[in-house]
Amino acid sequence: MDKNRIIVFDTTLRDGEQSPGCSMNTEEKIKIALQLEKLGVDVIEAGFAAASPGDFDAISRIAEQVKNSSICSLSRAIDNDIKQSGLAVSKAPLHRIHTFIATSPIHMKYKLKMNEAEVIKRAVHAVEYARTFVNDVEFSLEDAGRSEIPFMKEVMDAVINAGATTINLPDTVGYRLPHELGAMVKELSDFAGDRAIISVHNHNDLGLSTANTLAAVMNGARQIEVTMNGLGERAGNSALEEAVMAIKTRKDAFGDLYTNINTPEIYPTSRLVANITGVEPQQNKAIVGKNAFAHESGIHQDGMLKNNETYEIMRPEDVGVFKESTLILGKHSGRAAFRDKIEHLGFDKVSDEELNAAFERFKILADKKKDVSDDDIRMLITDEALNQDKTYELEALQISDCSNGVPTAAVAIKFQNQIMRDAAIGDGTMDAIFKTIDRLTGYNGELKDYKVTSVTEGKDALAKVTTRVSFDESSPAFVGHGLSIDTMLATAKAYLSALNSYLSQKERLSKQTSHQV
Ligand SMILES: CC(=O)SCCNC(=O)CCNC(=O)[C@H](O)C(C)(C)COP(=O)(O)OP(=O)(O)OC[C@H]1O[C@@H](n2cnc3c(N)ncnc32)[C@H](O)[C@@H]1OP(=O)(O)O
Ligand SMILES: CC(C)C(=O)C(=O)O
Ligand SMILES: [Mg+2]
Repeated sequence: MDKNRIIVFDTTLRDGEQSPGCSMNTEEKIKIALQLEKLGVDVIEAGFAAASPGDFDAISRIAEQVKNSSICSLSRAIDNDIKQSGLAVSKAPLHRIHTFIATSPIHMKYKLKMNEAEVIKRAVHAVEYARTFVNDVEFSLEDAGRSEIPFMKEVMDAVINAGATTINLPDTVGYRLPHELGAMVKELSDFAGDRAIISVHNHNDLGLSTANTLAAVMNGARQIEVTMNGLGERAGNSALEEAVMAIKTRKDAFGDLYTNINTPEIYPTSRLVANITGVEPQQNKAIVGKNAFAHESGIHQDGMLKNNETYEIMRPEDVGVFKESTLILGKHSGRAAFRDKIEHLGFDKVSDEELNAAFERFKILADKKKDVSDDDIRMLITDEALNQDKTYELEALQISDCSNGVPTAAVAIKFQNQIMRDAAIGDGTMDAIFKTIDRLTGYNGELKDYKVTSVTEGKDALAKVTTRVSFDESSPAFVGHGLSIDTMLATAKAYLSALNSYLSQKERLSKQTSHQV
């Protein structure tokens, strides 16, 4: 392998999904995986196959569809976990199993209740077993950041001899300072030599994850594990966009090191992940935050007008920000201009069906809203792509809620080409809507999370509602998305969208089970 190439291993769909409130359904994971492939990531960690049937299903379907990135699944050093990972990734042209066990004294003593010899034995067996499924096996020494170097060397020797091809050194709790992490990586990558690729996986508990990832690269790591928008357990993981753009922008510091990331796809990927998870990057987030390329003060604006480089070290277009087309869309625009616009916004894989549906919705929006912004269009397309399951469709909603009155909702839903109507009262308007939908569909959803954000500014902004709803105790909560100028309409759509996702996943899993019987 080229010694200057940094392998980008994206774990948005696994560690990123471990962010509270970020769980995604299969269709959403597939959308993100296809976009990550377009972004040019080398390895996509698509999930933890043994965690749930839904995770297994998502990894297997991603493995069937992604061709150019390697598909990976995480597993404890436990045979069944490894077997599930092996089966889930088997259909991908490029695939990997990632297995791990903790090596720090605190994890071994209190969590695993194993001594060093037992940990090594489990690690070796896990790698050998994983090699019976795939040739590409990554082994992680969990909590490497708090592990002892001599013991790590013993583990590394053993698992490399057992067939591990990549050794990952996670700073699981974000403990190390950059100079310490750099020194650890230097010693262990010198130790591994050409026998394995050294990887790092840094958490952001002290806000140091990107600094640590870069220190590791400077000291011999040739794989970085990152997530889009820095999502991940607790304070998150090292952000893909930050590490990649630092290496690209500071060639003077990184020399010939490079990644294969197609950087203009960074912003579209960030938007897709934010829209799907409902978790927006903070406004001042590097590279992808709303303010990352905004200039507020007079002296800066003056400088920018004279020469962009006075206040910008990267060109926004290099990360896909402001890929504006010159066509202004309004109520008189046609399909050709609409397609041109969405291609400029980076959506080149939109089917004719999705385009037509989004175009119809665009026309309705353009009638109500003076300026249809790029963000509005981006949301219409994403929303259409996310709501392909249309078992139940909202036809009409009427609500009444006056102070001291009785909040009431009347709802009409299309199901199997029939329109069903009902009305109910509730403890508030939202409650009345959900109760009516439950009565019409026969399901009893429990709302776990509800978020509303406005897509653009102004009184006529589109409202984007994200719900997480649980429909039975044995499955996780399902995410639903709704988009409308009217917040309550968006709410009803988001609730139905979560129900549609739940039903389609249930149907797919029951087909798989009857297939296996
Ligand atoms: C640092 C990380 O991000 S690690 C990845 C985190 N991701 C996840 O946990 C994925 C989601 N997890 C799950 O769905 C569940 O935890 C499962 C299905 C994996 C396991 O569920 P359960 O069998 O109920 O176990 P539970 O989660 O309660 O406890 C974990 C067990 O695995 C053991 N374990 C933890 N890591 C490892 C490992 N790498 N190898 C072997 N065993 C391990 C723990 O010691 C504990 O064992 P014990 O029950 O004998 O004490
Ligand atoms: C499983 C490993 C790689 C992990 O996520 C961590 O240690 O943080
Ligand atoms: Mg992690």
